[in-house]
Amino acid sequence: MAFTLTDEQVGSFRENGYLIIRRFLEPEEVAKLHRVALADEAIRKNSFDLNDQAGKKTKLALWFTPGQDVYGLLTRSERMVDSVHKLLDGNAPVCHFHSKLMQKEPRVGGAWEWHQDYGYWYKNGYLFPDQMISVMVAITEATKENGCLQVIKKSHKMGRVEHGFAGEQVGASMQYVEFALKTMELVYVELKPGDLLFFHSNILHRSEANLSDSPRWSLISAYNRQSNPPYITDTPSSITPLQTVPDEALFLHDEAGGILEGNTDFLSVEDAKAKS
Ligand SMILES: O=C(O)CCC(=O)C(=O)O
Ligand SMILES: [Fe+2]
Repeated sequence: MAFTLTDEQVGSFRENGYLIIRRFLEPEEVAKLHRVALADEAIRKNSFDLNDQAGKKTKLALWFTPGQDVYGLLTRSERMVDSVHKLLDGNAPVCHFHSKLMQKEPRVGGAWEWHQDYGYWYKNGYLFPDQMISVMVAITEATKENGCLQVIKKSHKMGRVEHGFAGEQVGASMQYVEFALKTMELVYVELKPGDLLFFHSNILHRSEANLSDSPRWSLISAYNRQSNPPYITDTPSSITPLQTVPDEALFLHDEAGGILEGNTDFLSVEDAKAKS
């Protein structure tokens, strides 16, 4: 039976602003993603460091259009796109805004300040936060010790909170974060490899530095509906309907090709530096 979200799961996402799916990927599938992440030349060449306020670094690679590689096949898979379609407001086709391979290394992996993803995306001129979502897939285990994601349950109901600069990152107003923490529950999202987290674009989240001996690698993909164009920036991927692929494609794909450089529109290391 193909994977499909139940009404109860959709209801839980609407109420809490996030939804965890255990074993969204089979162990074989996530092992494949991990091997490619470690070995792929295009990922290595296109990865850059982002500093947190304490100078600890998270390495990441970001691309816009999903391709034929294992990451592209995951982000375009029917189980993924159908789930996103159920969770987003509206009916227009689902589009892929961007994906990021987050590589939070032992002892050096930096923190992320409290923020809403829509806190950034609003500045690109996207009007509708309910038509935007982030999806985290754990490539390695994410625990409290290695700096897993933390969310403030139901905080998406606050709407957009003011954001300003916090070091090289953009963070939410700490005054409002403190009000939120007084009112709602803080949840540590611990994930095993292959587990997935859907989270609303307005949920407040952060992560602490990775002070442990184990890496914390994850893929974070952001989706948008075609009916929600950015009026300020030019991001064609975010309004181009996705070509879905069958769920088996990831399992069947020969990983040796990796991510083809030249075919994948990575955010360049130079552009990333210019923005930060
Ligand atoms: O992976 C993390 O620790 C958080 C990253 C995040 O929230 C983001 O990139 O927007
Ligand atoms: Fe985020």
